[in-house]
Amino acid sequence: MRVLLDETQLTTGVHGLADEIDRYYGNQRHLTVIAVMTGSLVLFADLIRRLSMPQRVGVVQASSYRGGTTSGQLHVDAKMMIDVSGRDVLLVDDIFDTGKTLDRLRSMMIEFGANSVKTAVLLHKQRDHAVELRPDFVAFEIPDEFVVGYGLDYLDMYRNLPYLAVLEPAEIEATASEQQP
Ligand SMILES: O=P(O)(O)OC[C@H]1O[C@H](OP(=O)(O)OP(=O)(O)O)[C@H](O)[C@@H]1O
Ligand code: HPA
Repeated sequence: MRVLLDETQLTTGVHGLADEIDRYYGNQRHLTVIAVMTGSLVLFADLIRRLSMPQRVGVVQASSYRGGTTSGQLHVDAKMMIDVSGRDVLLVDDIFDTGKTLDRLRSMMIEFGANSVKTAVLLHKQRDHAVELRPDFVAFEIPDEFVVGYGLDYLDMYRNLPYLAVLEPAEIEATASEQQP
């Protein structure tokens, strides 16, 4: 495993991201902040506590990397989500890779009647994206490699790592065989 961003760098990046969002919205405007689960949970907990405005907080589940390192069919479960109708919504996710997840969720928020929708991510992968959307707020640009830690997983492992690391091909293989039921 090769560390890409250590704890100090992540903290600095998240603080910078919060400052940028604060500058955009100010500290008076009410914001509905939605965590894209599961990957954003560590970032989300750190980010919302740094934001200054009054917030309503909710979650939406989106999953498309079941069992692999490449994007597949996207499943969204919005049953647990709070009402976004007429609200200014900020979607928070860990990574923008193909972009399909945030693109779909942004459209859904608009369909649900959101007044405005912005997107914030910790990581923006430098690759060709599958959509025109680009995230509004980004903490880090990263190379096109499969990363884990700070919420990001492979086969639901590694989310608890306090740093962000590149998972080497041999580790991907080893984890896959270890995780066989
Ligand atoms: O830009 P994209 O190519 O759409 O990839 C980004 C999405 O992929 C990951 O979620 P995943 O589907 O792995 O589910 P998880 O959050 O439960 O890990 C990640 O947390 C983002 O939500
Ligand atoms: O690089 C990644 N790592 C973990 N999960 C992901 N989901 C999209 N890209 C990634």
